[in-house]
Amino acid sequence: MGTGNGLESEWLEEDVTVDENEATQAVQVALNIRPLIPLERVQGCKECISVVPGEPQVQIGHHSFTFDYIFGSSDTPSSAIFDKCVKPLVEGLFHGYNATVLAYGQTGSGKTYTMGTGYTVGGSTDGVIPQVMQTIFKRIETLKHKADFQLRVSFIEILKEEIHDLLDPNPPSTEYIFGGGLKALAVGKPPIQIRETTAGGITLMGVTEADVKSLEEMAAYLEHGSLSRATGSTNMNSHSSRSHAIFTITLEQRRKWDPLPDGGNPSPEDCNEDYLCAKLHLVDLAGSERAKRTGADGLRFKEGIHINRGLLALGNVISALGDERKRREGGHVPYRDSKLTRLLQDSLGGNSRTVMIACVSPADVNAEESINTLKYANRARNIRNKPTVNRDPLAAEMQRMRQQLELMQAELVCARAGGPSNAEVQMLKQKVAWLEASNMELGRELEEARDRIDILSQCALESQVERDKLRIKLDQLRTGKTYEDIDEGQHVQTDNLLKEYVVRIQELECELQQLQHARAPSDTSSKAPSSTSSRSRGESTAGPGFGVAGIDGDIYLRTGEFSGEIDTELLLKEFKRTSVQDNFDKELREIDKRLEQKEAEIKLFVRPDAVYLKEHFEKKLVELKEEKKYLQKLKQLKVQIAALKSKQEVWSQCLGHQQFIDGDAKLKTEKAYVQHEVEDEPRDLQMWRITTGLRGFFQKQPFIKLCLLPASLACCSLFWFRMQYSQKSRTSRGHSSGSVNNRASRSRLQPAQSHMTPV
Ligand SMILES: Nc1ncnc2c1ncn2[C@@H]1O[C@H](COP(=O)(O)OP(=O)(O)OP(=O)(O)O)[C@@H](O)[C@H]1O
Repeated sequence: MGTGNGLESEWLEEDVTVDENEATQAVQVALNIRPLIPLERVQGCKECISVVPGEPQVQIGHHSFTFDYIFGSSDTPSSAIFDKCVKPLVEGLFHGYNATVLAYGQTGSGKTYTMGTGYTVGGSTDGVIPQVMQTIFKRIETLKHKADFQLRVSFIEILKEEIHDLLDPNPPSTEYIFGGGLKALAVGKPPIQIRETTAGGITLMGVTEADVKSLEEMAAYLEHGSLSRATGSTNMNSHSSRSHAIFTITLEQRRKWDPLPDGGNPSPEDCNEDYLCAKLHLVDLAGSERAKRTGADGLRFKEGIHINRGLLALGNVISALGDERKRREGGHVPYRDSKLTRLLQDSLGGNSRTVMIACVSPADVNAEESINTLKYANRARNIRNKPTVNRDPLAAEMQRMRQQLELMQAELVCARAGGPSNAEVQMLKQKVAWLEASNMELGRELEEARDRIDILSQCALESQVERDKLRIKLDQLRTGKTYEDIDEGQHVQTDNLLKEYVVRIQELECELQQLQHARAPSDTSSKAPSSTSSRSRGESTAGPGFGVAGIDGDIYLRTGEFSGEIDTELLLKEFKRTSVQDNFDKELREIDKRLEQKEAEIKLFVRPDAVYLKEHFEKKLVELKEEKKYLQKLKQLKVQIAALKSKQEVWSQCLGHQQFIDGDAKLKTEKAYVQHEVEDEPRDLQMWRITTGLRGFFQKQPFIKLCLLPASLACCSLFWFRMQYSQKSRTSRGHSSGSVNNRASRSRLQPAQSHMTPV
C-alpha cells in the first residue's frame, strides 16, 4: 500500500503536516481584532479587548477567552492570518482535502476586509481570498510538470433565504412592480437547489462553475461577484454586506505519469493517487446587527431580520456540534433550519478542514456584541470534523480490485507450492460430490424407514389395546356383571386404559430409540449381503427392526460397492435376525386368531343373556305392581280401623244399653277381623318379598340356582304350608263371624268408605 506521506515528499516538495489516519479534526478558531476605525475614534471609543502576552487568550471586562490564534494585537500583524490559518488548508487542497474558511462577527467588525471579498483588480490584496488565489497559482506553477490541474470557481450569496448566483452571465432581470419596488424575474434558468451526493457531500445544482486558467481570470470572477453582491449603508457600516457570500474554488488534479527509468509501469500505490478533487469554501457571513444601533428600517430592517435568523441557525448548529454529550449520542444537528447551515454542512462536522475567523471590534461601545461573538466562536472550537481525501470513486474501486487480485495471486502461489496436483484435486472433487449424493439418498431412505416403523408400531399398539379391552370385558362378564354395567363403567375404564397405554407407548418409544442408537454404530460398520434382499424384507415385514435392517442393507450396498468386501459373519447375523422376526410375526398372527375366537365367544354369550335379562326385568315389574296393590290395601285397612274406633265411641254415647251391647258385639267382631287383616297382611307381604328376592337372586346366579334349587324348593314348600295353615285358621275364625268376613273379603275389591255404613 502506498502512503500519502511518501508521495507528498516527492510530489509536493514541501513538508506539509497531513495525517490521513487522523479520524477527526477540531474546527480551528482564530480571533481577529481590527483596529479602531475613524468613526469609532470620532465617537471617542476606547479599546476594551486586551490580549494576554504570549498566550492565544483575550480578556474583555472580566471575561477571558482562549482561541487557536489571535490576530490584530500590536504584536501580531493581521497579515499573518493567511500564513498561519489558511495556508495549511490550501496545501491540504492539493492533497485532496476539502477546506472552509469562515468569517463571522458583528456588522462592521471587518469580515469583508479580512476575507477580501470586496476585492477589485488592482486593489488591495491583503484579504484572505486574494492570497489564497495567489498561493494556488504559485503551487500549480511549481507542480504543473507532475500533474494536470483544473480550477473552477463559483460565487453565490444567500440573501433573505434565497441563493443567488453571483457569476451568472445572465442574471435575473428585474421588472418594475406597480406601486413601487423591484421584483426579481428569472430568465430561462431554474433556481439554484441544494443537493446531497451519494457520499454525503453537499452540492449546488444549477450554480455557475467557471473554469479558471489564470490568477487574473479568477480575480476577475471574484471582482465580478463582489460587485454583484448585495450591499447597503447602515449607521454602523457605510458599505455593509446584506448577504452571506461563499466563494468556492474547486481544484481537480490528475497526475502525469512519466515513463520510469527501467521502462516499466508505475506501481499500484502511485496509481491510487492519480486523481484528486477538493473544494475550498471561503465564506464571508453577513454581520449580526441590532436594528436600534444600525438604524435599519424598511428593506434594511427586513434584511437584518433574515441575517440574524441565518446566524441564529448557524449558532444552533455550532452548539449542537460543540456539545460533546450530544455528539456522542448522535443527537440531531439542525442543518436544515436554514440554507446557510445546509450549505455549511460539510464544513461544520463533515468532510472538511475548517478555520473560523471571528472578527471583533475593539471599541468599548461594541463590547456586548464582541462578547457574544467570542462566546459563539469559543463554542465552535468544540466542533470536530472528519476530513478525508477525496479520490475518484473509480480509482478507489480499482485500488480495491488490485488488493483482491494480490490476495488471490498469493493464494495461488501458496496452493502451487504445497497443494495436490490438478488431477488429484479433480478426483477428490468427484469423490466428494459422489459421497454427498450418496449421503442424501441414504438420509432420504432413513426417513422413509422411520416413518414405516412409526406406522407399524402404532398398529401393533392399537391391536394390543383392543385385545386387552376384550380381555377385561370377558373377565367382567365372567364375574357376573351385566352387559349394561360393563358399558357404564367402560368410559371410565377406557380413559384409564388410554392413559396407561399412552404412558406405555412413550416408554416403548424410548426403548426403541435407545435400541436404535445402541445399534447404530455396529449397523453402519456392518455390511449386509445385498440391497435387494434387505429392501424387500423392509417392505414386506411389519417389525420396527426390519425398517432399520433395510436401511442397513442399503448402507452396506453403497459401502460395499465402494470397498468391495463381503463379511460372512454379518450374513449369519442378518439371517438370525430375520428368523427371529419371522417368529415374532407368527406369534402375532396367532394372537390375532385367538382374539377373533374370543370375540366370537363373547358375542354368543352376550346375546342369550340379553334375552334372559329382558324376561327377568319384565317379571320384576309385575311383582312390583303386586306389591304396590298390597300396600294400597294395607292403607285402606288402617283407615277402616280408625273409622270403627270413632264409631264405637259415638255409639257408646248416643245409643241405649241393649243397642249398645248388640252394636258393641258386632263392632268387636268387625274390629277383630280388621285387626287380624292388618296383622296378617304384613306377614304375607314379607313372605312375598322373601320369595321374590330369592327368585331374583337365583335368576342372576344361574350356577347357584342349580345348586340351591332343592333347598329353595324345600323352603318354598315350608312357607306354602305355613300360609295354608294360617289360611285355615282364618277360615275357622271366619265361621264364627261369617257375615263380617264376607263383607271384609268384599272390601278387598271395594273402596273402604263403601262398606262403612252405620249398622
Ligand atoms: N484590519 C483592519 N484594518 C483597518 N481597517 C479595517 C480593518 N478591518 C476592517 N476595517 C474597516 O472597518 C470597516 C468595516 O469593515 P467590513 O466592511 O469589512 O466589516 P464587515 O464585518 O464586513 O461588516 P458587514 O457585516 O456590515 O459587512 C471598513 O471601513 C474597513 O475598512
